[in-house]
Amino acid sequence: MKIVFAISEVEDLVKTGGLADVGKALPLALQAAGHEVSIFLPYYKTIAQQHNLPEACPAQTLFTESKVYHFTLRHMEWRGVNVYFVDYPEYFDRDGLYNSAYEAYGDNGERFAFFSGAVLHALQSLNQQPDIIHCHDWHSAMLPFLLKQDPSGYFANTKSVFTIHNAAFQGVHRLEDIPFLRHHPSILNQVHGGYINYLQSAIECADKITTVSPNYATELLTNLGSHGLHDRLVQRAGDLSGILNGCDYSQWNPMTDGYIPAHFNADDLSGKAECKANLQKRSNLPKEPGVPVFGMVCRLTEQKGFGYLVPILDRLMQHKLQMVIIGTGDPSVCQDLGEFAEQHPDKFAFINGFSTEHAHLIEAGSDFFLMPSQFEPCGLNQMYSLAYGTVPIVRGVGGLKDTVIDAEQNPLDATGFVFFEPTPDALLNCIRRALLAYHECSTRFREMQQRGMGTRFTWETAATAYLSLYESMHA
Ligand SMILES: Nc1ncnc2c1ncn2[C@@H]1O[C@H](COP(=O)(O)OP(=O)(O)O[C@H]2O[C@H](CO)[C@@H](O)[C@H](O)[C@H]2O)[C@@H](O)[C@H]1O
Repeated sequence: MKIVFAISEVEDLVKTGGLADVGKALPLALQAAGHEVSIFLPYYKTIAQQHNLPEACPAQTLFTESKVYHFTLRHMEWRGVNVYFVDYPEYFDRDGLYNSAYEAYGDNGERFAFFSGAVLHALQSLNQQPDIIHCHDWHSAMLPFLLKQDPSGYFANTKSVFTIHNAAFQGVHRLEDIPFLRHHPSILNQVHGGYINYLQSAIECADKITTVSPNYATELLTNLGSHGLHDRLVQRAGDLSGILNGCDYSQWNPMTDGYIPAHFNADDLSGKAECKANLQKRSNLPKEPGVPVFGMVCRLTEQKGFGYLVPILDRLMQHKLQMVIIGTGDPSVCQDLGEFAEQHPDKFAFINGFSTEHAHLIEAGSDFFLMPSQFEPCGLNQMYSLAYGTVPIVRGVGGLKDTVIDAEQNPLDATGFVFFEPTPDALLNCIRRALLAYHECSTRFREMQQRGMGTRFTWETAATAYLSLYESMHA
């Protein structure tokens, strides 16, 4: 099949979060399965600074009634996949992808509506008629609408798939602020009270909707878990499915990981002990092999459960443990964690930054990994943790519920610790259960680590599920 990805992040090229992991691994898995995949990305400043890319075709011009857009389409062959970049400096030559200093750019609606339209325009210039255009999150969420309303008939055999990686980010923008869509002849159906909700538009217009775990798909159909989109999602329930993300074991493998100081496997964890010592050293924590280290790597947002974690930090520090957190995001979470690190330099380290190398070291050197998320469409770090013998402590929501088996509920198959109540105390009790297992039952703890290391969530499995969905649309 000919498959096009319209996406805003691809790991190795540009990344702020988990979307990028999928933007890399899924196209590569589809390509490896024998299909022709191309990826369309905005030509962000960070990409332009690193790669001086040639033009893929003559200069592009896109007309709308409000504005004429002259843009360049650039091309790179990357791991056997054609990647095309929409180069429009006015919108993408900026320091941030979506925001500057945690404040969203005021014209994000216009920037990404244009990106979606530019992808369709560029496909015609390239003479490509894909079987599937696969869009991801609000950034390319207007593409299914534009595709459906395309008057040219050029895309008559092209179907759209829209994947929800995070339904909390919906992209709600005032029509008045979106020159690209303002005069579109069919736009008024998408406008409610003067605003367009991009995610809602994709839910209504895409041929199929997927999300990144079966459990999050179920949650999206409930009032509580749908982030306000319950009615629309229920209407499309027959076209909605959950396909679990995979773990890229070529990147996340403790036997080969190039970022960590020592390698290890399930039979010999001595290299993990070395990684732990190195992590403690780099985090300015005392080198104490018997003290459990709790790691966390994430965007600093409410979603990731800081509302449960921050209130119990004082009580946690009464236990014999260490904690290392790396993340960027919400300034108030940064401030809380930074102040706490200053007060507890022997037990708590906080790195306010984005570092892939450090993320790998935390995965390898920690004993436990914390993901107490409010909600979690899939979650990737719990899969990475399992692969590294780092026992995940998670809230049983979304994909976390699909991937971690709790020690108490299912002792024989256990791979981690799961709590459900959305409260700080529930998290504290869960961490205490984990501490007990670590200190008092080292055999059980070791078995849990080994079981996790043997668990496999492959991208091949995910790609097979996406392919059968794509094929069903052309049957
Ligand atoms: N400071 C930092 N330094 C280095 N690396 C960092 C980092 N902060 C985050 N990362 C990395 O970014 C990725 C985060 O992935 P997640 O799936 O946990 O989160 P995210 O919420 O961004 O993604 C959304 O999309 C993904 C993909 O579908 C879903 O799994 C998820 O549930 C959904 O919220 C991981 O690879 C992690 O290591």
